[in-house]
Amino acid sequence: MSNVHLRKLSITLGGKPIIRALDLQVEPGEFLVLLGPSGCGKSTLLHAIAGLVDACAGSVEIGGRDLTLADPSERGIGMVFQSYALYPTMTVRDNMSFGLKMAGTPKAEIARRVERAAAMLQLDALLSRKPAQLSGGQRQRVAIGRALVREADVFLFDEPLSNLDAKLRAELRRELKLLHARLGSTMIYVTHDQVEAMTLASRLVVMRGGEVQQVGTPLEVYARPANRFVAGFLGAPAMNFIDGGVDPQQRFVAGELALSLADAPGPCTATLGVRPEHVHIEAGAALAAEVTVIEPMGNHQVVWFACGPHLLSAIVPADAAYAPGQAIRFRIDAAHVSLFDAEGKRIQSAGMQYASV
Ligand SMILES: Nc1ncnc2c1ncn2[C@@H]1O[C@H](COP(=O)(O)OP(=O)(O)OP(=O)(O)O)[C@@H](O)[C@H]1O
Repeated sequence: MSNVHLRKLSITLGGKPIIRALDLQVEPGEFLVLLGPSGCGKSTLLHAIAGLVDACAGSVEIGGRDLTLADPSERGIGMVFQSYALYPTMTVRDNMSFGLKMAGTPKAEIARRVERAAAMLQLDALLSRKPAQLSGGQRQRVAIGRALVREADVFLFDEPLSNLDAKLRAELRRELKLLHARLGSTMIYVTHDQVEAMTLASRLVVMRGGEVQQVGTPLEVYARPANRFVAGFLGAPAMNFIDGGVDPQQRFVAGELALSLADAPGPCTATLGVRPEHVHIEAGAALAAEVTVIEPMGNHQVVWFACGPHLLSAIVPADAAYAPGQAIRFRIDAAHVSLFDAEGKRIQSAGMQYASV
């Protein structure tokens, strides 16, 4: 187990700054997930940790050693990429052994490591097959196995599941979680899939434009997003946003819509953010609206409705009966809202959250 410490790391590619003075501390044994939209620099950051791209400023420390200028082979890392890139003419065993053979590892040691990794990944029965005789999920397991046999202190994963269908992705996701629990190694995992990020991460790093937007446990980041970008990026359906302001009576007001908050900041322009699970459709509630669209999801439904100019969503039970055009009443759970300022930054007030009164 090793820690990874990035200090003021900057990376420029083709004359374009991709990562800007990024600081990040990854604790030993942690499963850290880098999440962000396409092009935000996640892979570049991972490649810099692996030594596949050069830093133009700052440093990369692994296990307490400054390895900013070290070769990839000297960094003690195992890496799994999105495309499995297995050697098609080699068996699974040979694919998994190849790197160790090239590094001059003794035969008996290679056999021990391959068997251990194969057992962990349920590949024992497939060791003499060729890649063409494997399913996509099995191939990706071999690719993971190839990294595991290195018995590295730090594993880097670059969207390893994105080529798989949804069912396999969910299965391998659970296997990776178990694997991490068993190995206890430090893992850094890049994805743009928020379900993967939420379910795998011990801590989540949300990136945008080469910069870190927020670092925290998945629940912290979900419940208390640092800004509007993070708030909108995590969660499906997305968080509802309502532009308005806080008045002197500590109410959030947007046209007809008013919500009393206990520990709101002073009067200011603000955007209220509320997740659909904290919007409650109830007879007798204070606010009136009209249903526009209903999306059944099997185990729940998403009801979209218009309240003046605002189009909002709420999660309701699967068996609740609503119809487009129906007049409803709703309330917003003020204990679970976020307020963002004009620049989109979360407005923190005494209790972090804004209890209802
Ligand atoms: N060799 C290169 N030369 C110039 N620009 C590059 C190079 N490699 C990547 N980039 C640019 O760097 C930015 C970040 O790319 P990167 O692959 O790190 O993003 P990402 O967040 O991993 O995205 P994705 O999820 O699409 O892989 C992109 O704008 C990309 O076009």
